[in-house]
Amino acid sequence: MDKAQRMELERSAYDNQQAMIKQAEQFIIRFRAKSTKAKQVQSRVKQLEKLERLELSESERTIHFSFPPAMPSGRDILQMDQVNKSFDNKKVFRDVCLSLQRGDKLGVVGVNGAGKTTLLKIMAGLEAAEGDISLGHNVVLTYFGQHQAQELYGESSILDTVYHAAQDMTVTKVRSLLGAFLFTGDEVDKQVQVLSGGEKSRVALAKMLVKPANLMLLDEPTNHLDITSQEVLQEAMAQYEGSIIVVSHNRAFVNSFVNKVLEIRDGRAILHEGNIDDYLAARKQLEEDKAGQQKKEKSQKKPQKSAPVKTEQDASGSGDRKEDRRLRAQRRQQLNSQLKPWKNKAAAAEKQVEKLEKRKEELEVLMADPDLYADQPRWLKVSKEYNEAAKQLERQYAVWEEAQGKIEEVENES
Ligand SMILES: Nc1ncnc2c1ncn2[C@@H]1O[C@H](COP(=O)(O)OP(=O)(O)OP(=O)(O)O)[C@@H](O)[C@H]1O
Repeated sequence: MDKAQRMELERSAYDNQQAMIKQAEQFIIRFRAKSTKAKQVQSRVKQLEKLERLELSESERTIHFSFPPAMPSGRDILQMDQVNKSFDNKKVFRDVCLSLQRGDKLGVVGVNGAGKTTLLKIMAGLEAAEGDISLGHNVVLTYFGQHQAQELYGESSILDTVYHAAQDMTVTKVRSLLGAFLFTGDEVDKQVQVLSGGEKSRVALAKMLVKPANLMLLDEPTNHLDITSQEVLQEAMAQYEGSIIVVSHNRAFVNSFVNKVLEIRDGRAILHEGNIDDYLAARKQLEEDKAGQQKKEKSQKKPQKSAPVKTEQDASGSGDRKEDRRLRAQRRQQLNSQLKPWKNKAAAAEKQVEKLEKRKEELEVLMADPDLYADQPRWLKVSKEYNEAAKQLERQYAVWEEAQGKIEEVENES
């Protein structure tokens, strides 16, 4: 039996005992005053006294949560083409194009009011927009937004609400998840309608997480979670095999699991490879390059304080040619320094693509061998490596394409 199974068993035994204790206590309270039940009440009091109470060890008390498995989607999960959105006459964004693949975990960033929530709702089909938006084959989507809390049924208990949303989860597992979201013991029996706004929001999040899905859209999921619950969610997100699109101001949370960042800025959406740290470093670099460029341009425009006195030769035009040559060389240098990081990036991606394609081919040969299929553990190992290589290959292609696009952009501007 592995550790996870043992933990599940121990927790299940603990939960069963807790339920039995609760029943006995309720019986005692209810019939304490009834002489006809005195014998049964006494026997339960004794039973509770004699009971060897199970304890959860520290590690068992640490809550882990993993998502219920969902069938895998096709390779492409979401495609957006020239999507525009306006409210009344106010444009929120325009020409949003985005293509996400299975396993992508995307963080959406932007200043307040940039349109992050609106974009997520459009992706979830909850908000209309102009343009083409399509989900890939077999994509099963779930969405969590702040208004979900208002849609809970008030008369249901917390446990019932989440348990009914789950398809194949045991009560023990649901309780464990609720524990991760700060509802322990009897609290899970509270009716939803008596809960605070933050508590309702946590129930809505738990309800969403137990539904089997392969694409999760989450809008500010950590808003009402304490640090431990955030960590539980963060770990589960990192291990989740499906795709995630998340809007969150919580940088540490998002940074730990995203592999792409979509920045909404001035009505445009720009895709960056990597996590939030990578995105911020790239932006810093871009801003520094831009500032350096502006400084240079400014200094070129300024008349030279100690302009050399023109000689006859200068007047004949050869001095202007010299200056022209100097400026051209300077411009070339600027261009090269702008192009260099992108050229390096493209070259590195090309190398990776070559390596990954070779490995993928080797694995394909291996996988075509019927002997391998007969050896299930090896087959699983090889097919996992194959999927991973294919995923990485897609990423490297995207990096290469982005870098090539930038190179062309810079060259066309010059
Ligand atoms: N239903 C609506 N009617 C009119 N304007 C709206 C509507 N919903 C959003 N907006 C406007 O669209 C813009 C984008 O809002 P959105 O909530 O998507 O931004 P956000 O990036 O999620 O902001 P925050 O980070 O503050 O949550 C804002 O100017 C907002 O006022």
